Amino acid sequence: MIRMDWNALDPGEREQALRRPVQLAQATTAAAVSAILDEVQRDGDDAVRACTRRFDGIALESMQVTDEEFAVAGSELTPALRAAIDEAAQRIARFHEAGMTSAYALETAPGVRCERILRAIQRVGLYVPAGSAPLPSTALMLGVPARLAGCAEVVLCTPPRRDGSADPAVLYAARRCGITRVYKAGGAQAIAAMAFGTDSIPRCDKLFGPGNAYVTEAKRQVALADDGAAIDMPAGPSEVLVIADSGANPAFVAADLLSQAEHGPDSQVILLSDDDVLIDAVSAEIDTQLDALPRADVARQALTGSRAIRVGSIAQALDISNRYAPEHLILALRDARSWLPRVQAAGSVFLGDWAPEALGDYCSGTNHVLPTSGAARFIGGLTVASFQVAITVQEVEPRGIAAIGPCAVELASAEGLHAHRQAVVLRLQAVAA
Ligand SMILES: NC(=O)c1ccc[n+]([C@@H]2O[C@H](COP(=O)([O-])OP(=O)(O)OC[C@H]3O[C@@H](n4cnc5c(N)ncnc54)[C@H](O)[C@@H]3O)[C@@H](O)[C@H]2O)c1
Ligand SMILES: N[C@H](CO)Cc1c[nH]c[nH+]1
Ligand SMILES: [Zn+2]
Repeated sequence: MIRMDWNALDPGEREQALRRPVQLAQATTAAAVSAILDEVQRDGDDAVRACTRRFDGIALESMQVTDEEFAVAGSELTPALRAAIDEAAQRIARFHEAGMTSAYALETAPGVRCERILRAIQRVGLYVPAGSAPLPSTALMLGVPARLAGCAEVVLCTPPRRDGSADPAVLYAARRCGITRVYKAGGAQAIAAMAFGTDSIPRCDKLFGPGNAYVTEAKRQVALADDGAAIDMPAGPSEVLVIADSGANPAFVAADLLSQAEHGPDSQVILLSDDDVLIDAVSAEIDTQLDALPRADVARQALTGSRAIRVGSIAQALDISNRYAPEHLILALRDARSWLPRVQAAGSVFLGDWAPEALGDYCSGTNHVLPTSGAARFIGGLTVASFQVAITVQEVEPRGIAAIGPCAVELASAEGLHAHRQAVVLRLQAVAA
């Protein structure tokens, strides 16, 4: 990690200190992704298969997972893993169900009833990453809220493994959420296929899920395309920002930083502390723990872009965190809850020493599909509402138009929109007659 002292940096250096690695590489990724999207739009399944050969090194005839593959997948898992997936699914469902918004209706004037009703988005496309490590937990984070929302058609894409199969735990988790249409396709090509449709992969109304820089950029581009699809949020390479005080446990803090660093070389981890001794101890712990990690090479690459920043106070650390808007924020602080009101922008917050971010990743119940790249300033993590559209309804009685019609007439006149005015005036006259 790069060590720095916030109060010794000039404004330009501070901005640089909070830049994400993905932001630095975005221009090259954007061009590569744009070419892939064009290819899939032009050549459909042939292009998806060609990209799978090119980027994943796998030649696939059929991309759709068959019933036999689902059956084999279930039997490949240990009972302990099946039980863990089931347990996590239940807790995720419980938390998400509690947060479901309901329809509502009220009279805004006598005889004027306004309502908001909710409808599930009909066809949704889910992306479950599996480039460097398959993430069955992501299948739950996407599949559980999609099921609670009642989406009629759920399509899921995930990159194939070396032998051309889909990861069995991802398939088990998908089935657990009632998902049966799974395609072995990854990266930008999978996003393009779900956004534009191919002969085998259906076109979806909205796309959900995290992924690497290619997946995230593809989502951004299809959301802007005229005939593309809506997206949930930018949910790219993982980020964690830890604010630790002198009482924090260096081994815990190091493990939390490494748990995001091991996701990918472009993960970003940041430590803010007002205590030099703590920063030294965390750095030493990172070195010790790194050696024992199977994915040490990936974590090491991520750490080259990461920062350990000495701040003047915990209050200053909170200000810096709000400016950065991390995907995950860990407050390894004494009386962590008392700092929560200061948090303005973060995907998910972990309070105290006993809430490692890994619990939120898997099984506390909250969703791990969270905004990255600073998007936490304006959007939250995935919820059931992400899979729904809200439709407003108004029903007006004659006494209702008599009550509020004159207001509309006045505003229509001011805007010079005479047909609008007439639509109300004619009814006011009919009611008065
Ligand atoms: N923000 C969130 O909510 C969240 C949640 C979970 C995971 N993540 C992130 O998701 C990411 C998963 O990344 P991953 O790589 O393991 O899996 P992935 O499935 O996102 O990407 C793998 C695919 O990328 C494509 N690809 C690889 N190299 C390419 C190249 N040079 N050009 C074009 N396409 C290429 C391949 O088609 C491959 O199938 C990680 O960065 C992780 O941190 C984020
Ligand atoms: N930390 C990731 C979100 O950034 C989610 C995840 C899945 N599996 C493990 N972690
Ligand atoms: Zn994680």
